[in-house]
Amino acid sequence: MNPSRRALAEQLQLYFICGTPNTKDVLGTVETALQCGVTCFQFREKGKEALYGDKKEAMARALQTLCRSYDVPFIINDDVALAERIDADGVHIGQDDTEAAHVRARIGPDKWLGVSVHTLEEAAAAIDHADYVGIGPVYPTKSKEDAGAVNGTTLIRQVRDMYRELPIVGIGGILPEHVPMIRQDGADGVAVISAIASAPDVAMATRRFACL
Ligand SMILES: Nc1nc(C(F)(F)F)ncc1COP(=O)(O)OP(=O)(O)O
Ligand SMILES: [Mg+2]
Repeated sequence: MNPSRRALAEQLQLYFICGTPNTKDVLGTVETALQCGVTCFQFREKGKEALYGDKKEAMARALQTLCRSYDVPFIINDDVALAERIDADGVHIGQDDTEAAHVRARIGPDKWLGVSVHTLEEAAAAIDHADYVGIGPVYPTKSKEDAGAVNGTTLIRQVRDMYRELPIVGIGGILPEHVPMIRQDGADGVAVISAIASAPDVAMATRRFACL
């Protein structure tokens, strides 16, 4: 694996995804998660209660400042224009979002681009532009209404077998006890929303993932 891909794969180990709909105190939750071992953060502001416009940008900038102080990459979900405006470290897009080739052209070669894939064909289309792929839902999830079919680690294994060096993140309903198997099946890291954001003790919940 080339050094930059190796470094990126390591950075994906514990990828926390959160927005205001996921927790009452998003800044407090994210700061605690950063203190307790999160290695990458994605601002995913979606749903009925989600912020938009100036409030969304202000929250994004506050979260970006937090991530910078912990030297953790700050990725924005879906909103490429916001990512460009505030010079985020990267963007994550899905199959229903802007085309990966178009996003790559807009953000340039030095920003992170993550792409969600649900089939080998989608993975094949993503690899020319994406720095990493998100594969899931591995387990049933409450964090995304349109998450698609639960697939365990089947596709993670298939994508790993086909693309030995492509950084892969597993996502969807993941708990600490799932992590060893997900990594063994080929993922470089796991993405977590509610197991941390909805935990009564965010520090303990994060540490349970980070110590693995
Ligand atoms: N946000 C995500 N992050 C990841 C990551 F790899 F980062 F873990 N994987 C998958 C998704 C899902 O992305 P998408 O399919 O666009 O749905 P949504 O925009 O509702 O999140
Ligand atoms: Mg999306």
